[in-house]
Amino acid sequence: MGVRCVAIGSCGRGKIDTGVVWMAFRGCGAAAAVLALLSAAIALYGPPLHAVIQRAFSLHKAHSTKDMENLFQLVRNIVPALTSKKHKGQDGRIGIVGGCQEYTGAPYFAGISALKVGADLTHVFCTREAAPVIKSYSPELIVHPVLDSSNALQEVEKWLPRLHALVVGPGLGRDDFLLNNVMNILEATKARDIPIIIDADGLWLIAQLPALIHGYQKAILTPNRVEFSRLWEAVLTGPVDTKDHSGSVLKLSQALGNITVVQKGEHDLISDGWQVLVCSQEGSSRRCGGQGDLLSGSLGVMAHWALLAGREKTNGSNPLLVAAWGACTLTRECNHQAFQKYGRSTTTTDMIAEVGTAFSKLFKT
Ligand SMILES: NC(=O)C1=CN([C@@H]2O[C@H](COP(=O)(O)OP(=O)(O)OC[C@H]3O[C@@H](n4cnc5c(N)ncnc54)[C@H](O)[C@@H]3O)[C@@H](O)[C@H]2O)[C@@H](O)CC1
Ligand SMILES: Nc1ncnc2c1ncn2[C@@H]1O[C@H](COP(=O)(O)OP(=O)(O)OP(=O)(O)O)[C@@H](O)[C@H]1O
Ligand SMILES: [Mg+2]
Repeated sequence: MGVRCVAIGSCGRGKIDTGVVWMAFRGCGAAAAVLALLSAAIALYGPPLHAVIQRAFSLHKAHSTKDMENLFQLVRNIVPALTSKKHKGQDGRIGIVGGCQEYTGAPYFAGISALKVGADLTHVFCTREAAPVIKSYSPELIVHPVLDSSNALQEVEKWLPRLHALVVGPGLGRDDFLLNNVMNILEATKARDIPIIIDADGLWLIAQLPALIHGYQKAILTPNRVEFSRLWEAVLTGPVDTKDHSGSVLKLSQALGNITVVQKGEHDLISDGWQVLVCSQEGSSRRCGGQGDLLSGSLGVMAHWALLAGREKTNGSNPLLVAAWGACTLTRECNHQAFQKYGRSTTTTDMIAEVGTAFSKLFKT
């Protein structure tokens, strides 16, 4: 049965809001009628029934043009206006935790992407020896060589009150001492209710200690396929269902306490354990390293914008789902545009140079 459906938004009890629940059924006759009734019931009776139905019928792709246009509009709604009344920092102060001896490119890519998307300030917290290297890539990043010091937590905590979001993991490495410091930083960040995006080696840490992030509603995990499997093995039994990608991402999010999970791949699947959004924006076949860092940095700033805008601006939808869909769409469009110019030689630096035009094309209001 070819049921394709995307639901986005939460539903007030006893009130159907067609603006927040979209369903697209294709080629499934009587079964569609049954599902249509169930959809109406979802709208009437709210999230608990919603969850049950979603578990019973795993969600698939949203392809209708109207669904897509609605999603684009929700992203546009969260983008803050550029006005002369604002002060530096208001549109985003984003922290990146990562950067070690081996990996200096990843935290740079994440940090510069956050700035190019529209953050005002980016702080990179990295190891002592990585810092001069990262600084030399860009004068625009503020770089703190603190992550491998014995007082790393205190050093980062000085800045936490000023940060709007923290991206943890790009180029972090897997040294036990560093990971222990990051564990403490994560606890302190949660205590301040700051949104946290976790990628790369940050996901390695979460796979060792899922309780660190379980149930934290302002967390977004951005695993690639391999990182997804590691997380799955940490919190679920049996192999990942490779025939039901949407069902798998939904289950992983639920097993982690309904935190937002973005599974990157040919199509990006985004779930908070209630809904699954699909991002199929055209990219290219070029898979150079660093694209995930562009995504995590962009998502840092968009998560902040989305939470600031709130559900009012996202038509009742989970703001983090909207932010994640926006960041995935942007990353893929950057890839597409760069590939048009450079083909096989496209690198992440070329993609980052496209952020401005890609953003205007997709989200300019
Ligand atoms: N220039 C840089 O400094 C870069 C550093 N990076 C950092 O490198 C560190 C290790 O990251 P890795 O991504 O290598 O993580 P892992 O060491 O966990 O390796 C994952 C492996 O899975 C492979 N893989 C990814 N997607 C796959 C798929 N769909 N199917 C099959 N295999 C797949 C990758 O090629 C990689 O070899 C992280 O700290 C990361 O941030 C990367 O972000 C790339 C750029
Ligand atoms: N097969 C694919 N086709 C199109 N886009 C893809 C494909 N795989 C990944 N992407 C896109 O590339 C971006 C980064 O995903 P990717 O899987 O490369 O992350 P990653 O492995 O963590 O990258 P990194 O090298 O930065 O660690 C995502 O926005 C995703 O949509
Ligand atoms: Mg990665």
